[in-house]
Amino acid sequence: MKPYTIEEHENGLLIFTITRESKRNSINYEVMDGLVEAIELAKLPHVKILIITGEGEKAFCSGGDLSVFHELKTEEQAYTMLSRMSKILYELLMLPKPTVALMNGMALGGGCELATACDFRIARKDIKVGFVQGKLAITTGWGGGTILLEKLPSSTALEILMESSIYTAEELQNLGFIHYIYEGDPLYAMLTFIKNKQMIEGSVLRAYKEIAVRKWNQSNIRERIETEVRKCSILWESEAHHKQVDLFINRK
Ligand SMILES: CC[C@H](C(=O)O)C(=O)SCCNC(=O)CCNC(=O)[C@H](O)C(C)(C)COP(=O)(O)OP(=O)(O)OC[C@H]1O[C@@H](n2cnc3c(N)ncnc32)[C@H](O)[C@@H]1OP(=O)(O)O
Repeated sequence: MKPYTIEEHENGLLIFTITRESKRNSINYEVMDGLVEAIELAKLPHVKILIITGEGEKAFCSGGDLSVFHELKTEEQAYTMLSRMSKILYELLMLPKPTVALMNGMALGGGCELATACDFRIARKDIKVGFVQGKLAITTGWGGGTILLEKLPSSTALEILMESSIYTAEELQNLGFIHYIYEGDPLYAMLTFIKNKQMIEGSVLRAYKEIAVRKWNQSNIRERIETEVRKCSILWESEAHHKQVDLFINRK
């Protein structure tokens, strides 16, 4: 059983869902494979908008799967995993079509990086969201910090990253990270949010997204993401990081 689903809906909608609710939709290597598959499918001509979401109501995505990634001890071991996922988030960011993170529940760590790589973020009213990597004695390592600094004013992005705090959806809407807050049915909320965009020709949506893609490419975003990955890999090897991860793994 794959830990994700990819569903095509009418009007060119493609929905990728992480289906690991029992592990708070944390991202393991199989979920990474699913994201690659979904991004490739989204490139098909008939797909207009790509939605990324999580199963259930507890979590959108709780980040990297600590039960798997805590086995990674060295800089090079960390780099291999971080680099793989950073390339996926880069492809998601650069997809020349609108992408929406439908934040159906809590988003922590890499889950926030996944949401950040999407063009738009819509969130259920009561959820909590936090770039908590700092509390694990690392930085973002999938490119999410670099991309956040593209999408928010530097001081706002640095505050969110350096605080490593957990925010409410409303707080992050006020900071410009979340675009729309909903209550009730997530699919209805998502259809409401994209209603106007869906009526615009796909060629126009693509042309607008390509303006953003060109801007990011001209500012060497791929190289900047690679630098983030390299720096996170170095921090990963620290005793402070392994201690924090072990505290989570052995908490019960
Ligand atoms: C570059 C990205 C970066 C990296 O990969 O290094 C990261 O993303 S690091 C990971 C950052 N994420 C976290 O630190 C979140 C850790 N999880 C939690 O704080 C909580 O689980 C929470 C708040 C998400 C949910 O709390 P709740 O009380 O609702 O549930 P439990 O804590 O009992 O968890 C239920 C179940 O899910 C497993 N779980 C949750 N998060 C993860 C995770 N990130 N990786 C692996 N497994 C996770 C948890 O272990 C429980 O499993 P069980 O087998 O029932 O013990």
